[in-house]
Amino acid sequence: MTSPASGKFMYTTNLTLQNLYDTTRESIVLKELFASDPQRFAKFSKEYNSTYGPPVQILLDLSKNLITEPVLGALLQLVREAGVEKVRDAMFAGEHINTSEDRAVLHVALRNFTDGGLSIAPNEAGVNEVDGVRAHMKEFSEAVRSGAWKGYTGKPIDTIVNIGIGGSDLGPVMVTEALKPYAKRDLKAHFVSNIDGTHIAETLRECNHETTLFIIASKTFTTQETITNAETARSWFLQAAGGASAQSHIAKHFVALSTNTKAVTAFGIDAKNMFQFWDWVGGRYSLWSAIGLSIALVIGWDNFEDLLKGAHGMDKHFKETPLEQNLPVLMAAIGIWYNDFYGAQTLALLPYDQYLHKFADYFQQGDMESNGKSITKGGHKVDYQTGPIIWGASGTNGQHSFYQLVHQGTKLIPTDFLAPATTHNPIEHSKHHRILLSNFFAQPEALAFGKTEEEVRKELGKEGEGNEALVKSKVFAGNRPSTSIMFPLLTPAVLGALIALYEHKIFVQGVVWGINSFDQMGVELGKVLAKKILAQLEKPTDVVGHDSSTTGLIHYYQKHRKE
Ligand SMILES: O=P(O)(O)OC[C@H]1O[C@@H](O)[C@H](O)[C@@H](O)[C@@H]1O
Repeated sequence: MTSPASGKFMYTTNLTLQNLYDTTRESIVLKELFASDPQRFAKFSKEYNSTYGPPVQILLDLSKNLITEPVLGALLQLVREAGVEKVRDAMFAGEHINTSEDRAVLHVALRNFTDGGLSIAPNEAGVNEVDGVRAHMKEFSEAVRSGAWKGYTGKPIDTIVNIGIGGSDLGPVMVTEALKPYAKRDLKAHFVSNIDGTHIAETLRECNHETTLFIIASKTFTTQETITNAETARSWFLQAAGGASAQSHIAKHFVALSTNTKAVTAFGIDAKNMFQFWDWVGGRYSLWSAIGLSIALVIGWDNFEDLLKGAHGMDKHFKETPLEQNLPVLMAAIGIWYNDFYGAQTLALLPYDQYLHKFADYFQQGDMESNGKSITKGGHKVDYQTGPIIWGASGTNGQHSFYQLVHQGTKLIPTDFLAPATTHNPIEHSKHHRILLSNFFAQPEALAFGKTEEEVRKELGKEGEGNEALVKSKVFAGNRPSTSIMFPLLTPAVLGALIALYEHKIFVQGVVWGINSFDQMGVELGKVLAKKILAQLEKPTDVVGHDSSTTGLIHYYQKHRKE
């Protein structure tokens, strides 16, 4: 048998799984599986308890998935056969598993603490500088939060503006939203990402230049959106602070988070106001690095460190736990079952926690930029499905929009439901939370067990008689899969562990599919074309080298634009 190195999804276990799918799919009916096995929840749910850092408990209930013990056994065999354990250990050891860019993949080193016991790639350049950058971030964030760090007129900072995009934006946005209960409420935080001038313009309207700190977050420090927005912020600041003579005040109001010291200093930011990270930190894995500075500013250093420690606990679990008990491995295995055997196209992330309202947005980049690939590491075109489309919204909002399709549409939509047992806002004696959770429990139940025609007829009584269309439209076929994830409370450490859980799930799937989860060549072509087009926008005669559609669209813009 060949492996994905040839572009064929053909491990030996693949045949076993295909056979299981072909011969047992009809009998994988959740209603029957639960009825015939009172132990199903006990068998297919796992409790994670951190062995490192602040206490983290996570309950992962996989029992409402379309799996049986033989299926899960075979899926784990597939993971084993694909060599996931070896590649996982290679990642922790700092081997250059990002082969196309010849880089190590060491975001795990950013949340390693010397007593963590994982001895992560101590020899990779930069790994022994992690502690130093953390100390710098701690010192700086504490100075800003305490008011010791002053703006150029001697006033303390009351507003921060993180300017970044993609991985230099989504992580800080998602985490600061998720951990709002821990936020310093009198420090306003804005995140500017879009090149659309509206984003920076609306943000600057809310800022006082004397009390605002701009954090320019860019791994490469060449990203068009970020640099353009940063230049605009700098001009706005200089103008408000008295023109060119205010240049020296920039040091009090601009800091940079980057791997590119040369570009940072060329921009005018003092190297001592730069927080370093390294090329082995992928953008979508960078919230643990200096990119997390805005998080540390908002929630404070100790909470930021708890976030890292929660993730580190999950790293230990991923590295040290047998596959059968390994949460990220189990989630990855089940995702592969739907993706490659059932033909599911998507995965919906549905957190029943308003604080996690950016969770799906965050993992759209995390998952889709990692595993949205169709060429293997060996350079072959795959003949199987790779990464799913990630989408979702926080409960219960989604219930009133797209759940119709999830319950009764023609597509199979695997779903992950997430919820905390306790809310940070127990208003009305937690009445809201009880209602929220009743929905969190009900939706997976409804998806799994549905409602039969017989039940509908009984319920409708006379109304249903002679109205077959009504009866049929109220039937829920059921057998729609879901995973439920619960935790006691959304703390920084729990959030860290949850993010790391998903990161490692993505990792495992990427290894099984034989792709490089750590480059993102697919984002380049559009950027290059945009640069070429930017130079052609002035006059219709400049517009050359395009198809008639693109040319027509640019001509329309040229005709109708107003400066
Ligand atoms: O941090 P940088 O270098 O500005 O990059 C921002 C983003 O740029 C995008 O082009 C990449 O696809 C993302 O992976 C990255 O996070």
